[in-house]
Amino acid sequence: MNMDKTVPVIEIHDVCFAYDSEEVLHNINLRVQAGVFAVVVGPNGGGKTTLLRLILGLLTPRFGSIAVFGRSPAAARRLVGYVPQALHVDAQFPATVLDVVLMGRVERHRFGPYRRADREAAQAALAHVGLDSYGGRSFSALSGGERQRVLIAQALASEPALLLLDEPGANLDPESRHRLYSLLRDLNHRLTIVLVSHNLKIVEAYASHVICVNRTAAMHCLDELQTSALADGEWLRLEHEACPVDSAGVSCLTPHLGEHRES
Ligand SMILES: Nc1ncnc2c1ncn2[C@@H]1O[C@H](COP(=O)(O)OP(=O)(O)OP(=O)(O)O)[C@@H](O)[C@H]1O
Repeated sequence: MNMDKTVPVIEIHDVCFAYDSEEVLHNINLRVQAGVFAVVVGPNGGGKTTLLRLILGLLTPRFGSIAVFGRSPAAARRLVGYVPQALHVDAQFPATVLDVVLMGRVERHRFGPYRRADREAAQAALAHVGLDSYGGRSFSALSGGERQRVLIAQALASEPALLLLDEPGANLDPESRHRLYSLLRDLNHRLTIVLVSHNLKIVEAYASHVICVNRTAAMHCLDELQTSALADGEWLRLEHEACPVDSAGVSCLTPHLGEHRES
């Protein structure tokens, strides 16, 4: 698939979405250009995961349109790597690390046995996340941080141009989290990255943009924002008075601590 670099990676126009009668996302307009490292922030239930699932084509908007690399999300699926919330991955899955990473090739290669090119791509993806010697290990025997890196390798094995991650640092200790985000920063030299995080430190340290989501959404370049530490020093607050998500009367950046959240 040839890609025109002037075409936005993600372009969302007037999108509304509801699971049932209640709208979860209303009138979303976003444009993400190539090379962006965007962190999606907002309160629990604000619609962050729903937004990622719409971009992936797993959900369909009720109104509006979504283009990924200028195509429908379904048509662009091969160019998008997705790392779901760790909570949604069965850690007891009886497979080797290489098996898990090879699943990232399924979109490219739906029928028949994996080919040599698939194995080479999977091995290269493992090397990229620093786990080259882990291919034969049992996935279920890995630590949380190692599993998270394997899931990133799985997404990389599909050779994506856009990487979507849902709270990749949740449940990791500070050192593993730092390693993970350093890896993502390296990957951002060749990939566009959009990730959900409740940790606003990530925004300040790694992001080029922040996308505030709370039923509606607004995207800001980090240069527009001022960051300031909250009293406990653990969380940062982003000052962005012009944010329509904020001015709707709900603070899109209120930290919501939960047991599985990054801290
Ligand atoms: N499959 C579903 N069916 C019905 N409602 C859903 C479904 N998935 C999510 N919702 C609802 O949609 C809203 C947005 O959920 P979503 O998971 O997108 O929020 P989020 O911002 O990612 O939240 P969190 O920070 O807690 O992960 C919530 O009210 C949630 O209960």
